[in-house]
This record gives sequence, C-alpha cells and structure tokens, in this order.
Amino acid sequence: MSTKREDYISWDEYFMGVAKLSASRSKDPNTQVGCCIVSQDNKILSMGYNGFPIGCSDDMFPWVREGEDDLKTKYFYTVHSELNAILNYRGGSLEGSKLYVSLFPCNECAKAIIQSGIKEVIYDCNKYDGSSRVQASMMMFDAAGVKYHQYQRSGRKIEIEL
Ligand SMILES: O=c1ccn([C@H]2C[C@H](O)[C@@H](COP(=O)(O)O)O2)c(=O)[nH]1
Ligand SMILES: [Zn+2]
Repeated sequence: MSTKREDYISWDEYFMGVAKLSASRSKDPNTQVGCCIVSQDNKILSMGYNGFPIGCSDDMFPWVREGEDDLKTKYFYTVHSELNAILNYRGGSLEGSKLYVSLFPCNECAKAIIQSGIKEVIYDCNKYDGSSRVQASMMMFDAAGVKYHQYQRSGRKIEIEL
C-alpha cells in the first residue's frame, strides 16, 4: 500500500514559490520582483530578481522612485527580474520554456521574453494593470503568440526556517 505524502506542493506552487523567494533578494524598497524560468518538462532553468547590474553598488546607486533629476532615481539602473533570469541562463536556448513571475512583465521585459523564445508567462500580481507599459506587453504577447495567465493562488502558506 502506498504511503506517499498527499500534501506536497503543486508544480505551479513550486515555481511561483521559487519566483517569490527570489524576489526576497531584491533591495528595491517599493517593489520586489522575482522570476523563475522552467522547461516544458518542469525543470528549473534560471531565476532572477530586480537589482542593479554587477559592479553597481546597492549602496551607491539610488533606490528612490522620484526626484528632480532622473539620474537620481532607480529607473535608469535597475535590471528587471525577467531580464536578469534570461541573462542568468547559461544553458543555450530558452525556446518553448515557461516564465513564472511575481509581477506582470513590463514592455521591455516582454520584448526580451518574446525574443528569447519563452512561450508562456504565469504572473502573480498585476499592480500596474491598465498602464501603457502593461498594455504594450499584452499587445506584443498576443501578436507573438506568447500565452499569459494569472497564477491561481492556492492560499497555502509556507514557513521556512532559515
Ligand atoms: O517587468 C518588470 C517591471 C518592473 N520590475 C521592477 C523594476 C523596479 O525595481 C520595480 C518597480 O518599481 P516601482 O516602484 O513599483 O515603480 O519592479 C521588474 O523587475 N520587472
Ligand atoms: Zn520589465
């Protein structure tokens, strides 16, 4: 008789969980984004979170959203989680893979997702829904045949002692 555990997490919970855990590495005080790229046969290929490029110190570059001088805001410097995950991949092609992300991708990430051959996006929150960036992402995904849908939260809470 089987003695298999029955309360193990689903694939979707696993990959969105990894994306959210990755987000907790972000130093962005306002929005932490995490991403997990997965092959068609459910192998994790890459992960990423939003942060500054290598060599650009988290303590020297700005994390603020607004300022009189654009150069003193984070937007010029942040590498988005999706792009970091794509660039972190060292295995060759991402063709046909799926991307789990905690925030709906912006238009710049959408372009990188499409060009790298990712075919499906599963996102959690879409707090900028209706913005031009998000609309542009959706238009490009639709045109390029990249499927996207919101992650269906299970309500499961996982506590990890570290
Ligand atoms: O596709 C995306 C869009 C945004 N991000 C990152 C970039 C920034 O660090 C934050 C957004 O900051 P706000 O203060 O909410 O404007 O999210 C990303 O990683 N991927
Ligand atoms: Zn982006």
